[in-house]
Amino acid sequence: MSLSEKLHRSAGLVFPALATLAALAAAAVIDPYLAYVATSWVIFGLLGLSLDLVWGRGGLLSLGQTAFYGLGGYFGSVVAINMVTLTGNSLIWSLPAGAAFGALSAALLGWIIFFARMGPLQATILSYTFTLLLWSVSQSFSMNVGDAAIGGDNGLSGIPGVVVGFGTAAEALGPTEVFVVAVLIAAAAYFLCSWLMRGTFGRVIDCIRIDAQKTELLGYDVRRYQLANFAVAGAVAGLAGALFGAWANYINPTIFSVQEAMLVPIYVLVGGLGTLAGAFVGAIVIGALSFYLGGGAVGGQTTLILGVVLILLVLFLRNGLLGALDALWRRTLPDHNAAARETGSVAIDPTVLEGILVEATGRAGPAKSLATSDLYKRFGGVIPVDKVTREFNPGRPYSLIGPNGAGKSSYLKACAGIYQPEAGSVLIGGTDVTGAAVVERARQGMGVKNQKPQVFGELTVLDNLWMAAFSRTRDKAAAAAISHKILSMLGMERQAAVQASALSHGQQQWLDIGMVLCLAPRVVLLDEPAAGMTNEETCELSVLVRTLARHATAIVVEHDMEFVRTLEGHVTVLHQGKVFAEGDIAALRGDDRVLDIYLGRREHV
Ligand SMILES: Nc1ncnc2c1ncn2[C@@H]1O[C@H](COP(=O)(O)OP(=O)(O)OP(=O)(O)O)[C@@H](O)[C@H]1O
Repeated sequence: MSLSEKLHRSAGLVFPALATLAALAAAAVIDPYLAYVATSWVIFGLLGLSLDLVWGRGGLLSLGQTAFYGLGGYFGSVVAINMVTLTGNSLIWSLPAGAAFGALSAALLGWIIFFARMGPLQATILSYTFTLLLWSVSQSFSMNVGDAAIGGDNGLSGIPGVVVGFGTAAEALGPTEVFVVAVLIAAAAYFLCSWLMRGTFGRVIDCIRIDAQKTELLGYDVRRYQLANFAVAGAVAGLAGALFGAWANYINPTIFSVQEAMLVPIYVLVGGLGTLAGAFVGAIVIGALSFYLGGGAVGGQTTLILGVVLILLVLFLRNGLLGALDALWRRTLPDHNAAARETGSVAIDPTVLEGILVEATGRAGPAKSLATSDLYKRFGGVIPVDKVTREFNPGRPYSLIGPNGAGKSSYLKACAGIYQPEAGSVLIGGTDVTGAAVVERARQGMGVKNQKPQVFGELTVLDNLWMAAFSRTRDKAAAAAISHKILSMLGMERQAAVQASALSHGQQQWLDIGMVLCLAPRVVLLDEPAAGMTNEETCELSVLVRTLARHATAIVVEHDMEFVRTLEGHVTVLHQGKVFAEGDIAALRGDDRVLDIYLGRREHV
């Protein structure tokens, strides 16, 4: 890896560290009023960071970050007012209190959003409603908590500023020192979040943003990860709110206003969605433009400036400032995606595959059967799965065939838990999983490849395999060893560093199949795996499926009759959601009734 590539990889650490040092150095020269105003930009940057975690990384546009910010601000400030009289210091109590309250309120709202499985639009609207609700309630909410007096519309005043030391020795800091403290707190929060998002947690969050269903099919508990990310972001917002209280010495309900809520996404978009550091860049750019051109920190022209900045952004810099810089930098780096075009034909070595499958059995236990009893699924008037009772065991592969719309994919999805059946049952290795979530079935050993290849396009080929292997092993080194083995078995070593989105459809099919193998599945469901493959590749796939079926229960949905023939397995014909015929492919091919349903005739049906 070249020096430029190494620097690019660590840019999210190196440049923010340099920016922190620059801000600290600037504190020595800027005038106190600018330091005072710039502190608010740093606080808004923290708020933007909180949104970028859930939106840029998690994929959910939350308009509730100002709610957690406001709640953290109020709660932290109430704690500050009371603790300052006891200890002489306030910030060291208010910051953790604000962060904890922000995290808790985010966890509560997140629980409703994620466990009710809300769609992204619903979640955005709910988070916005939550902010409006707080805005409305806080207007008339009056309460005395110890020395703190929350006075509805009048807000909460008398919030202690930033002091150093304790008791009578505590000294209030001036605007420049407060700026330094704010920069240090923001830097600490940024590097912590950055560390979290660079690790396995962040990788899973990225996968969820790209394809939540696939992430769950790999065995990751998507809702828990989403909830944890939302709570972390709530903590960052609450921290920002408590810092704001100490900076302004005053908080009122405008903190929950529509204008505040809409500013945060703008900071993130201007800086660069998903970059984390961009939130600070956006807040500083917007803040500085308002300050220098718009008539002061909260100048009257701020809205006009925001409008112009947004229009320019949409027209010229869709990925924000950092996004644009990143794109320019990437142009100078070696193009690993070029390797996607070096298509060597796949050659599955049955001995190597056998070794991998034996090892998988060693790790995951013996193959499991799959059984459905009277499985029934309907969509309005369409019944794609109509009381299907079948049992599948390891040994020979099973093929499900039938004309378009026969219900083959729906049956697999009902087995995988993607569709919840209205009646009947699904058993994996004798365990009833009918009501179990997708992730639970994955943990029972089910590996699923849906009709359309599902790969994480923004991740490299090797990382896609690693994510699957890690889900099963929860051990980084073991996951690396397994993913390398499967990569080499698929003959895709040269594509290891290629982004999955750059692969051809056929290569994505192989990668998706590779990911399923990384799971060491005990039951495998493959929906049209041969689609988009060359004839040679289809032959290799046949070798793979036949070998796999000796170590796990393997069920394949396929239209390619020649492929089905080479599988030499048991064939089930589905028609209108029901099992129509069964047997081996030669007999079924000669069956006039089967021909009729394919040709849409009624002669023998
Ligand atoms: N999520 C859904 N909502 C509504 N209808 C659905 C849904 N999924 C499947 N269907 C309907 O169920 C029927 C069976 O579809 P399914 O995709 O299972 O058939 P298939 O045999 O796999 O077809 P193909 O070979 O074309 O993929 C179709 O009429 C389809 O429109």
